[in-house]
Amino acid sequence: MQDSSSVKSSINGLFVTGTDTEVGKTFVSAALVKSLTASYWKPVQTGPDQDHDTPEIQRLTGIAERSIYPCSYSFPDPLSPHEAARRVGQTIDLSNINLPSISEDEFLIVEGAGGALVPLNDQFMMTDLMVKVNLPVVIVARSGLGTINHTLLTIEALKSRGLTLAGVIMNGPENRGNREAIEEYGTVPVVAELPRCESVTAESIVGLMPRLQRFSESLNRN
Ligand SMILES: Nc1ncnc2c1ncn2[C@@H]1O[C@H](COP(=O)(O)OP(=O)(O)OP(=O)(O)O)[C@@H](O)[C@H]1O
Ligand SMILES: C[C@H](N)[C@H](N)CCCCCC(=O)O
Ligand SMILES: [Mg+2]
Repeated sequence: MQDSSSVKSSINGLFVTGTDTEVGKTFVSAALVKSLTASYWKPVQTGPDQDHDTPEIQRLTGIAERSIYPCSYSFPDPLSPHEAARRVGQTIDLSNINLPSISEDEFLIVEGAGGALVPLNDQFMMTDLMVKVNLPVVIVARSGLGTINHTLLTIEALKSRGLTLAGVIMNGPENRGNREAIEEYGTVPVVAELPRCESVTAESIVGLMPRLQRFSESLNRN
């Protein structure tokens, strides 16, 4: 196990994971890219081209081409990476997934696929990629009923691997009780609460920026 508190990553950035797939990792990543003036990388993508996260980030942020790094692996079936790779006769090799070299003043948002314990192959899970890139991890959690259990399980999985937690971002209608329970039982701060948007557009992402300002300031990216 790697003690990430003592080994600083070679770059500045955050790894965005979630308590599940479809929980809002790309939505939150777009808000973080915008608020932190960051670059974006989705190392492992599964699903058809029209559902890819990278073009969605471009649509929502208007980020320059040069600030988007190519996926290391992409598979057409909308499945867990280990299975999507197997369907096309491939195996994901963790040694082929390497942080892009970015400039000193650049900040990188890395988005996982699915949740923390999604398998990449018979040996490694998404958490092993988090350990490898060694960036502080943000957990995207739903705000509603059921989120306490999912979020605490995710926190436990990350802490037990020595990963540094930057905080939880709650996505959906504000729920003070759930926020307080996550902070108390998970001993991790909820760094932002993002509301449900009627439509997800570049304008709605800009509208979220004030909610991420304090978090951005804590990362010295304001
Ligand atoms: N706060 C929100 N308001 C409105 N729509 C949202 C919000 N958060 C997420 N969505 C929508 O919910 C869907 C799932 O969100 P998103 O694609 O961000 O999930 P994900 O966790 O990135 O999924 P994956 O595991 O496939 O990467 C998308 O259509 C997204 O636009
Ligand atoms: C296809 C989907 N949108 C993601 N790209 C992959 C989600 C994998 C989830 C695996 C699981 O936890 O069962
Ligand atoms: Mg996504």
